[in-house]
Amino acid sequence: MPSLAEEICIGNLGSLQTLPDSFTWKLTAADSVLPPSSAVSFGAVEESIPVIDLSDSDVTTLIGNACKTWGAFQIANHGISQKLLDDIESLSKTLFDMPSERKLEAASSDKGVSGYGEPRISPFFEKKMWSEGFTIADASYRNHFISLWPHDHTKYCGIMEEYVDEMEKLASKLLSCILGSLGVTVEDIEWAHKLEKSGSKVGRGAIRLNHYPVCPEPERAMGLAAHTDSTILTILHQSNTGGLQVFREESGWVTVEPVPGVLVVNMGDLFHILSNGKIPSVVHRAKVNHTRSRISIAYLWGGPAGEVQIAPISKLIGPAEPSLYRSITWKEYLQIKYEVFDKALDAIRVVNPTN
Ligand SMILES: C=C1C[C@]23C[C@H]1CC[C@H]2[C@@]12CCC[C@@](C)(C(=O)O1)[C@H]2[C@@H]3C(=O)O
Ligand SMILES: O=C(O)CCC(=O)C(=O)O
Ligand SMILES: [Fe+2]
Repeated sequence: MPSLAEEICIGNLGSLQTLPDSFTWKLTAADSVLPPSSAVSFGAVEESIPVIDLSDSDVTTLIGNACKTWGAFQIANHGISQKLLDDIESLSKTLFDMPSERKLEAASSDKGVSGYGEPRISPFFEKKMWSEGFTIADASYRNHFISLWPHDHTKYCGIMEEYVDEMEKLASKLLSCILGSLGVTVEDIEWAHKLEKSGSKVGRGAIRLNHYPVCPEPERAMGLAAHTDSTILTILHQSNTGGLQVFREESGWVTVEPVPGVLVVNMGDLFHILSNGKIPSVVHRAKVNHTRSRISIAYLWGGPAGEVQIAPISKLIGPAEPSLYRSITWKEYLQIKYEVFDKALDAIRVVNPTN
């Protein structure tokens, strides 16, 4: 008879009645969420990241403040239709509802490329995460979709294409606003200017569909461990079950409660580099739930495709503010990230910055 450990497969976590040892995290007091009152007594003005209306005349200031305070914000009036959000969520549900064997047929052959599997950050943690997911990083997802949905793949590929197109447009709109809050424009970054002129058709992004099944002991489990995204920015759609938490020194872990139709924006490591550390990437994680499963869909935007170098914006550096990071391509950054994980930004930091 196979041992219990051998039977556990991320494809059917939701059916387990007890939390296996390999999924039991040793969480400390610092890992828990403080009640709102103590967050306030620590001096946090807002209890969680703000919801910003993209049509607000003050949008640049609001986004700038949220980025500096939290490294994240939520957006309403973003122009993505509710139908498309519902479609991508139900695509994800249909996929994760399949039997484990079917999902494994679409397993990614290599970590980080398209396909079904554990989060890419898994090897950096001793314990396993209570989640499964599907990554779309290149066109090879189409073959997986054909195997998952022999009859309906055209429909599902169509939804995915539309979602990526809409996310690309939204990402470049957000970039302009965030740059504006730093007093620079898209023209100050050669690659971003080119992207804008081309209608952002040559940018590079990935999608991660995340599923967090119901969990018998959510307090001792972790859906997706603390990390920063290796992106310029990430646009996240979360289903109506909460679980996302962002970390802030002054407040500790803060839950981002889902608001229907609202999207979450996380600033990533590449924007940390672009802004020369002025807007740090946000540490975040996903917790799980005892009674409700949860879906999230992340659009991870890496900015320019190919060999384009990302470097601190020259207008943001000067004699008093030397450039803190060397330039790097997205591909190279991902390689470093998956060697040294949370030390990746340190690894590309200039040792003795001079100007
Ligand atoms: C293009 C990317 C960005 C990746 C790696 C690769 C494909 C999958 C992305 C994610 C998605 C889930 C969280 C994360 C931390 C993970 O484990 O896989 C992300 C990671 C990163 O932002 O570093
Ligand atoms: O599920 C979530 O809320 C977080 C997902 C996430 O951080 C990611 O996909 O990068
Ligand atoms: Fe993330």
